[in-house]
Parts: sequence; C-alpha cells; structure tokens
Amino acid sequence: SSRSKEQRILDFVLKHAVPGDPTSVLNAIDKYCSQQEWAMNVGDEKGLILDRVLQEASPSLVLELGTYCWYSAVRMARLLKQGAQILTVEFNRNNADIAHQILQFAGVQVLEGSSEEVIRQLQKKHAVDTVDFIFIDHWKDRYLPDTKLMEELGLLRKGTVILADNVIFPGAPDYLQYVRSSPKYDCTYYPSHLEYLDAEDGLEKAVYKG
Ligand SMILES: O=C(NCCc1nnc(-c2ccc3[nH]cnc3c2)[nH]1)c1cc(-c2ccc(F)cc2)cc(O)c1O
Ligand SMILES: [Mg+2]
Repeated sequence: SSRSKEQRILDFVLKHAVPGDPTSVLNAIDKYCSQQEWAMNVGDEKGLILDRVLQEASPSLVLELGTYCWYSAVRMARLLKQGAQILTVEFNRNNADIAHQILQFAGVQVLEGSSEEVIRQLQKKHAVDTVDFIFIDHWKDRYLPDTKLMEELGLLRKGTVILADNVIFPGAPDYLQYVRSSPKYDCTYYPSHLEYLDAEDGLEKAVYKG
C-alpha cells in the first residue's frame, strides 16, 4: 500500500533525527516539510512564538486541540517543567504508529475523539480541574464553539492562556471577533507567516480574565 505523506514524514524523522532529542525531531520535520512536501505543522517561525508564549505561561496542564503530526506536541513537551502534562486531542488516530514512534515523551497523553466529546469528558474522566494553557490548531470552524464550551464547563481559570494558530490563514474569523470583543479576554496578535510559505498568518493569544 502506498505510504501516506504523514508516514513519509515519519520515515524522514526516523532516519535523520536523534532518538530522545526533540529538537532534532522538529528540525527533521521542518526540513522535510519545507523542502520535500508541505504539511500543516505550526512550523519553525510560528513555533518560536509558541515557544515564547508557552514559556511565559509556564503551565502545569496543557490542552492541545488537533495533534496532526505531533510537531506542536513535541515542540511544547520539550519546554515543559518537570511534572507538567500535555493532553492532546486527535480526531482520527490514523497516525497512531507515528504517535508512538515520534512521541517517546513522558507527559504527553493522547485523547481520541471529537474535540467536543473530549472537552466534555475532561473533568469527570480525566480528573482535570482547570487548564493552564490551550493550543488550538484543529478545524478552524471548531475554534469558537470549543472555546465557548470550555468557558461553560469552567475549564478556564483567571490567567488561562489560549493560543490559536491560523487566525489569518485559513482563518477563524468568528473566533477572532469573539475573543477580541469579549470583556473576558485580553488579546494579543502575533503576526507571522503560514508554515513554510510566504502567505500571511498569525497566532492570537487570548488570556482569560476569570
Ligand atoms: O486544517 C488545519 N488544521 C486542522 C487539522 C485537523 N485535522 N483534523 C482535525 C481535527 C478535527 C476535529 C477534531 N476534534 C478533535 N480533534 C480534532 C482534530 N484538525 C490547518 C490547515 C492549514 C492549511 C493552510 C493552507 C492551505 F492551503 C491548506 C491548509 C494550515 C494549518 O496550520 C492548519 O492547522
Ligand atoms: Mg495550524
């Protein structure tokens, strides 16, 4: 059977990265996706912004919506303090083998299902109280409904940081309009570019005011 693009990315990582060295995994994925086949990883340029915003928040519990090829989970896991945890929500675990082979990192737990299902189960099934940092990078029409759901369920606390990818391209206009006009959030826009390309894109940080 023909291997998928995601499996080709894995092959490249397994061939060129150093086991246990997350930065070499990121460099391998960025090299492959910028030179061979484009893929929708947050990438190196927006990744640097993610690094800085994550380190500033110094979270104990991270929720990621939309795992895709593990790039952002690896990116965040390498910067977490001892004992911190990432819960990443993937819709279709078609990359299951990629998951286990790339992600030999303690502290990254994969939750399978639709974002809505998983978010509804976090407090009861996964003993989550509130989340400190959320990286939203899944279907762009799910950004707003999932953020409102997390508000309603009390998953956000004063100071919870929500960082959203692709707010310009492909874009999440309803989400952007909501957080920027809501008195419940302090928003900051970080201009950048679409991963591996010159198109404009950016990350929006929304800090929940409780
Ligand atoms: O679609 C994207 N990302 C989303 C992946 C995903 N695939 N499945 C899910 C899912 C959907 C329900 C879920 N519920 C729970 N987890 C879920 C995950 N999310 C995405 C697309 C682009 C892009 C740019 C330019 C183009 F010309 C074409 C595309 C760039 C990016 O940085 C992206 O992140
Ligand atoms: Mg993205």
